Amino acid sequence: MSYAVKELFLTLQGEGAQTGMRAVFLRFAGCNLWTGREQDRDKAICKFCDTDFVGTDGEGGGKFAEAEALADAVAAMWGPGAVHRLVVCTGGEPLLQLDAALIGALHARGFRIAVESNGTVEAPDGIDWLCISPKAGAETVQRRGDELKLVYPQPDLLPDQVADWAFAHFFVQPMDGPEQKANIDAAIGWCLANPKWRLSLQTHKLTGIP
Ligand SMILES: C[S@@+](CC[C@H](N)C(=O)[O-])C[C@H]1O[C@@H](n2cnc3c(N)ncnc32)[C@H](O)[C@@H]1O
Ligand SMILES: Nc1nc2[nH]cc(C(=O)O)c2c(=O)[nH]1
Ligand code: SF4
Ligand SMILES: [Mg+2]
Repeated sequence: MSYAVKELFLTLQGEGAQTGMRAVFLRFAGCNLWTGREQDRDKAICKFCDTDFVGTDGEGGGKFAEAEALADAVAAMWGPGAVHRLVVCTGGEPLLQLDAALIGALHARGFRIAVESNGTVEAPDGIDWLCISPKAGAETVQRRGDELKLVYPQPDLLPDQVADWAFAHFFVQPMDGPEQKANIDAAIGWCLANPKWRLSLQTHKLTGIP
């Protein structure tokens, strides 16, 4: 199978329980909940996306014919150092493309594999850290993992609807956009009233790193 990659970059994980960790971000092209074109946003299932995942024209992006070649590009982006290797597979929707061959090739190069997924596709075996971010209007089939990260607020998907799913950590992440300030306040209010839930801020946006 070949892989369409929007971009590949080195940064710090900005969100969730692994915030602050050095990681190679592998952003796959394409998503099943939005075309990625602005003119389609209003009719998309997922309308609040903050990411350009269209095409393969970003830094380090491209079409990779083989898992080995893509894993080599991830390892080159990490650079020297055999320990603490972390790759975050995101997109777009990474589970449309991440397969056993790529999981094996990344593990063979010493990477711990984290995934950011919308949960509409069942996760393959071998993922080391699975973050699911469910979306109102889309059926979440993957209801277990390491962290659930609910973009907040989504009026048609309340935290209580997902709070009994099988995750180790539960986060609300304020929705970025025109109402960001109000959404941060609302998310703080939710966590103050509901101690099961933690606040995830998009710290890469605060610090200006990718
Ligand atoms: C761009 S998505 C890609 C991965 C996958 N498609 C998903 O939705 O989880 C990466 C993360 O950003 C979150 N996200 C997207 N748009 C956001 C926004 N406007 N505000 C806050 N988080 C957002 C998603 O919910 C997800 O947790
Ligand atoms: N620094 C940084 N952390 C992130 N965590 C999740 C991201 C994503 O877009 O999936 C993201 C991202 O785009 N940048
Ligand atoms: S599911 Fe993820 S990548 Fe797809 S449109 Fe929504 S936030 Fe963006
Ligand atoms: Mg992002």
